[in-house]
Amino acid sequence: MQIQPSDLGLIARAVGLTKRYGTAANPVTALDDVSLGLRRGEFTAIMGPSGSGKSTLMHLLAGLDQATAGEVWLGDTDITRLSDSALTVLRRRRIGFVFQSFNLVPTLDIAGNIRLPFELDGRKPSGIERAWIDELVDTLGLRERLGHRPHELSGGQQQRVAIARALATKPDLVFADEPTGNLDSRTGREVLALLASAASLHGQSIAMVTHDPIAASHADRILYLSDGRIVRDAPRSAPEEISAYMLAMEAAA
Ligand SMILES: Nc1ncnc2c1ncn2[C@@H]1O[C@H](COP(=O)(O)OP(=O)(O)OP(=O)(O)O)[C@@H](O)[C@H]1O
Repeated sequence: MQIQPSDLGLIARAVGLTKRYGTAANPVTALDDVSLGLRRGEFTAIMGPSGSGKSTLMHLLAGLDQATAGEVWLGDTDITRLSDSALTVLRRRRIGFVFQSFNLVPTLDIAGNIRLPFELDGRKPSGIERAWIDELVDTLGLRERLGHRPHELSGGQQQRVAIARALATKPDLVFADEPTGNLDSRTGREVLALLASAASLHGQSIAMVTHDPIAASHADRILYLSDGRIVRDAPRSAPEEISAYMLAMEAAA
C-alpha cells in the first residue's frame, strides 16, 4: 500500500522543488531541489538572508507560482497537476494568506473584508464561525473599525485585518509573509500568540516568513534557507540563538 502524506500527519509536502528564473545563458536558481513536510498544527518560521528563496518557497507551496521541477502536495493532492480552476477552489477552501501588500478590497468595509473568504465560497459563516470571527476581531482590536474602509486604517491596522481574514475560515494552512512587519511590539506579540494558538488549539499549520528573530522564536520549528536550499531544520529556539545563526549565515554568504 502506498503511504499518503496525510497518513504521516503532513498537511503539505514539497518534493524536489526547484524554481529557476532568467534565461538558459543566465539562469537564477531561486529554489534548488527542496524537499520538506509541514505538519498538522505546526507553526513554522522560514528564515534566511535576502534573496535566499523564502518568498519563492512560500509562493510555490501555496500554488501561486509554478515550479520548474518537483511536486507540491496538499494532503493527498499533488497541486502541481491541478487545473487553474481546481487550484483556485482548493486555495480558497484550505489556504489563508497574510501578505505584505494586504490585498484588502478598498470598496468593502473591514467587516466585509474579513467575511470575504466566505462570500467567495458562496456561503455564510455558521454560528460557530461567527463566534470565532468575533474573537479574532476583539483580539486584534478591530471592533471599533468594522464599518471603516481600508484606506481609513493605518498600515498596522490593515495588517491585522488581513490576519483576521486569513484565519476566519480556519484554513488548514496559513502562509504569512512578515505578518508583524508593520506592527508595534505589543500588537506584534499578540499576533504571534494568535498564530501560535491557531496552530496549537485549532490544528492549523502556519508557515511564516520573517527576518525577525523574536517573531521566529514563537514558532515550533525554524527552517533556514540559503541560496535556495534548506540548510537547517531547527526546533523552537531562543531569539539570541536564531540571531547568532542568521549572523553566521550572512557572514558566510
Ligand atoms: N520574477 C523573478 N525573476 C527573476 N528572478 C527572481 C524573480 N523572483 C525572484 N527572483 C530571484 O530569486 C531569488 C530568490 O528570491 P526570493 O524573493 O524568493 O528571496 P527572499 O528570500 O524571499 O528574499 P527577501 O528576504 O529579500 O524578500 C533571488 O535571487 C531573486 O532575485
